[in-house]
Amino acid sequence: MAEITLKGLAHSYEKTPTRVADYAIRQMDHVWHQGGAYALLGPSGCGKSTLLNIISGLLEPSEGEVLFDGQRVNELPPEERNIAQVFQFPVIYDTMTVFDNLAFPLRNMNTPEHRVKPKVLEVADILDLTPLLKRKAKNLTADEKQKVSMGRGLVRDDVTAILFDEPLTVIDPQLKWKLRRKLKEIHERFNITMIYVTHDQLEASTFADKIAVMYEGQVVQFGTPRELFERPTHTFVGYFIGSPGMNFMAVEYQGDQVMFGSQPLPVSASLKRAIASANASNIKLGIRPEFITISPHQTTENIPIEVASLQDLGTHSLLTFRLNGQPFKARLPEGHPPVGETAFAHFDNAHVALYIDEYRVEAGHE
Ligand SMILES: Nc1ncnc2c1ncn2[C@@H]1O[C@H](COP(=O)(O)OP(=O)(O)OP(=O)(O)O)[C@@H](O)[C@H]1O
Repeated sequence: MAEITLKGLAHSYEKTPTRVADYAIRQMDHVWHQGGAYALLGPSGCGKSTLLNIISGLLEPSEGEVLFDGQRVNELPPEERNIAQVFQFPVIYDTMTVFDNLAFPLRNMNTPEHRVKPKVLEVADILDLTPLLKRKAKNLTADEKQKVSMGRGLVRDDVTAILFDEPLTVIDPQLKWKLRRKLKEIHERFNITMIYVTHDQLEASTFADKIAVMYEGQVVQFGTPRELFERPTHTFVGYFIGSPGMNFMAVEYQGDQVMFGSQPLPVSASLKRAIASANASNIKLGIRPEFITISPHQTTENIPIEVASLQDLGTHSLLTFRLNGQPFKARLPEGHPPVGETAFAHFDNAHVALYIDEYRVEAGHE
């Protein structure tokens, strides 16, 4: 069993880091609970692999602690951490058979041969590798090889967590969903903590119960896929999650109005109060494309927009428009009437979120 705690963790690849930007991982505290199916999601370079390598012990953090069930493991080498890591590219021995590859971690720990065979057969069965057991690994396809890599993590009874670093990168798109489902099955069957690194939100939300979104070396939100969509706590999460992401407007309070450039916005009274009393210059409003409605008629609740393009996506259309010179996206339901040159946008106030210095602030709705 392992609950993995990261305490005051930070890492810099520089010998003498001086600026925040010198850190691949910026000061963070985080807990991965025992048995969870987690994803670590973020863009290239945000620090995902660095964080995984710190957890598995391939990399020693420059600051802070890694605790397994409350015990500091910073000094423990990877082989003593009971953690398996599956990389982008399969790590297997090409000249060995699939059986011997799967048996390798057990034999390496001097497990008696009568216990090796049943375990290998069990894991091969779960991963649909039984018909391939006698084949040399070099003759396998990329997805079969990656399944063998995963199997090598699963055969060990002492493994309490498996870390997957973009494991489906080399897999054909049509096989990806199959392997993802397999991983989910394995998670349900074994009581293992799984952390799955990806930059693909679909992969993250189909695999994980909870997703940690990383941005510039920090976990900016840890939540269910639904929470990330409905209540992004950081502007980056709003922008990164969703297809397309959230629209943002930099606003200011001027003469009893909330202004987006020269455009007054008809926001709720509570939002107006929150903006009026915010002691900050970086104030943004966020709204998802799903909560913007478009009308050909002006009311007191909507604002004039400049229509740029309309894209038919089958189940819905995506309208691109400009407001105050900035592009916005609105998702229009199937069967929406055509949008003419004169159009007005209504932002559903219940779904307009306030961000101060990039973090969400609750303003209430009235
Ligand atoms: N060995 C290294 N030496 C120096 N800098 C490194 C090293 N490995 C990573 N970095 C830097 O640390 C930062 C985080 O990189 P990391 O590989 O952890 O990100 P990532 O989110 O996994 O990206 P990707 O998805 O592209 O692998 C990046 O700025 C990267 O250039």
